Amino acid sequence: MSFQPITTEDKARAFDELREIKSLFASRGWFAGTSGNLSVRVGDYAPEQFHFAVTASGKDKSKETPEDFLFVDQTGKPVEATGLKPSAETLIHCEIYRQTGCGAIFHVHTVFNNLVSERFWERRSVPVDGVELIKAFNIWEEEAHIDIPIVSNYAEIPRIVPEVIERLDSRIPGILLRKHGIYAWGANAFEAKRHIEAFEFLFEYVYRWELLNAGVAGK
Ligand SMILES: CSC[C@@H](O)[C@@H](O)C(=O)COP(=O)(O)O
Ligand SMILES: [Zn+2]
Repeated sequence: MSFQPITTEDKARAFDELREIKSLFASRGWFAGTSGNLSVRVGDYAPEQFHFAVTASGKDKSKETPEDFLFVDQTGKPVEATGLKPSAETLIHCEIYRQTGCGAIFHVHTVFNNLVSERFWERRSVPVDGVELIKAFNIWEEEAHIDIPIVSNYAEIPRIVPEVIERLDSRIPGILLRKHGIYAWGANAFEAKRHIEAFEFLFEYVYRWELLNAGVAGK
């Protein structure tokens, strides 16, 4: 396959998409303490060769600056001269692109995604039963049951990658890192946004449902 060079317009579009999502998610408090990262793939794709725009590491993601994003290749290395460091979790993005061929990946830390990842850690997945928003994942069965995978949260990111590969479920466009956050992806930024919003809705639902049942059981 011959790869077309990425145009200036492609790059500008990717940065615009990331800027818009970053500002929206920041307004929801989804980037507490510089946490979270975002990426959008650009140009042609083969599992062994692709490029994506990713958030720079350690930035206050509620602020807009000229140094918020950079381009990297399939190994997570910057493709242009830059003083910026890609997200510390870029290798997870690389692997999700490689495994799924998706077009955008968003990662956020929220209290609900952290709580449910710990509540269901022993079963290594969060069960969700029959909630309408499961349809956001293009799962249209009535009373669908899904299990959202949870993997270990090692300090060294390369150690997390094999578990991510092992636990990816082609039906479920997301994976939880234990007491860390969610990675959600989609064919493009629009779909990845729909997916991460649906996951966060479901995590809050599961959390409240567990609490409600604990309260009833305690009476
Ligand atoms: C500051 S806590 C969050 C980080 O450890 C990490 O998990 C994270 O999501 C953000 O890292 P970053 O390198 O800015 O992409
Ligand atoms: Zn993180």
